[in-house]
Amino acid sequence: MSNLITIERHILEQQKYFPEAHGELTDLLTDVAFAAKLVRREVVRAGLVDILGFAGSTNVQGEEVKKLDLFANEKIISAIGQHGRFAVMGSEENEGIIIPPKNETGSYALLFDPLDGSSNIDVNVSVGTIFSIYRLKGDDPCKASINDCLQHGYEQVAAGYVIYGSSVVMVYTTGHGVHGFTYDPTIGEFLLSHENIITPKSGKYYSINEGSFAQFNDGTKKYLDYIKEEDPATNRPYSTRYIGSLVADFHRNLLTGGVFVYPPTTKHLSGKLRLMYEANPLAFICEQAGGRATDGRNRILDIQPTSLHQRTPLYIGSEEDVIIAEEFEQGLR
Ligand SMILES: O=P(O)(O)OC[C@H]1O[C@](O)(COP(=O)(O)O)[C@@H](O)[C@@H]1O
Ligand SMILES: [Mg+2]
Ligand SMILES: [Mg+2]
Repeated sequence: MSNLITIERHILEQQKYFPEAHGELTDLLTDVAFAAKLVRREVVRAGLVDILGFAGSTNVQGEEVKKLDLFANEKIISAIGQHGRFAVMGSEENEGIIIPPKNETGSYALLFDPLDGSSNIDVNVSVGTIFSIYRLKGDDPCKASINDCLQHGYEQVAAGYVIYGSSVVMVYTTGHGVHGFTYDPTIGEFLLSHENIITPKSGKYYSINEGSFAQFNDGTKKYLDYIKEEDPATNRPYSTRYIGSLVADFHRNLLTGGVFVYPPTTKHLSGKLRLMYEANPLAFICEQAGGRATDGRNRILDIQPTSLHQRTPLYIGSEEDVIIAEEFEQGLR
């Protein structure tokens, strides 16, 4: 595998799978990679520029917004919206849909979490950006609406994420495998570093915020007892790993094997994470890599969306590990 394949070149080669797209999907993904470079530029020098701390406002989720959340949001909307390829967008940081400046030519909808892992921004722990792309339902971009955003996850034409960590990595899928690219700042390019990622059928890590133990239901509590029991035959006990940035916890488990669980809690009865720009894109990637993603019962990609910011429980990662966690959630174990 040559390390000299840029993400733009790789995306171009994926075009063979989309003869009807006339290269537009290529341009879209290239726009996303460009926006990621702009966000990365601020993230890597966050302590030196006035981008740490709270912005003094709350978002539609009722969360206090960080300056970097707003910066990333603004950069993605302007860097991508200016090209007129998206007719409509949905962001974690905007209550309603966004109609980009030149949407009249767009044939796609973009949903995104501009900055994932906001609680880790100020303390130099990995954060990320997550995105999901759909083809418009109708032919007239000027009539693009929320309906073009609220499509089943299995309708995604592309999805991906960027991690801003010790290195900056962008991972994406168009439904033809999962591929990772590492940013080389000496040449300003994302270069192929992880081709055709396949996640192990089971792993050795479990990721869950045990600080919320008192809010968990019996199924989740029993699962935690099970995963910590001593039994070498089933690779137990698993080691706990919880960064608190979904994109980073997911990426680790994708490469090494393991399971991430954000269950329903008494505080978040339908889970905390958002279906449209967190669960759906990661579920598409996870399944493409041979993993599994459910809400404890249903396949994430089959969930019928009803609102832009709806939440869902999330059980995602290595297939066998996710199935075990589900069985406890369903009271089958
Ligand atoms: O602190 P908690 O309840 O474990 O929640 C952590 C989760 O919340 C998130 O930070 C939510 O995402 P945002 O940072 O984009 O709002 C996830 O990245 C992470 O997995
Ligand atoms: Mg997030
Ligand atoms: Mg976010």
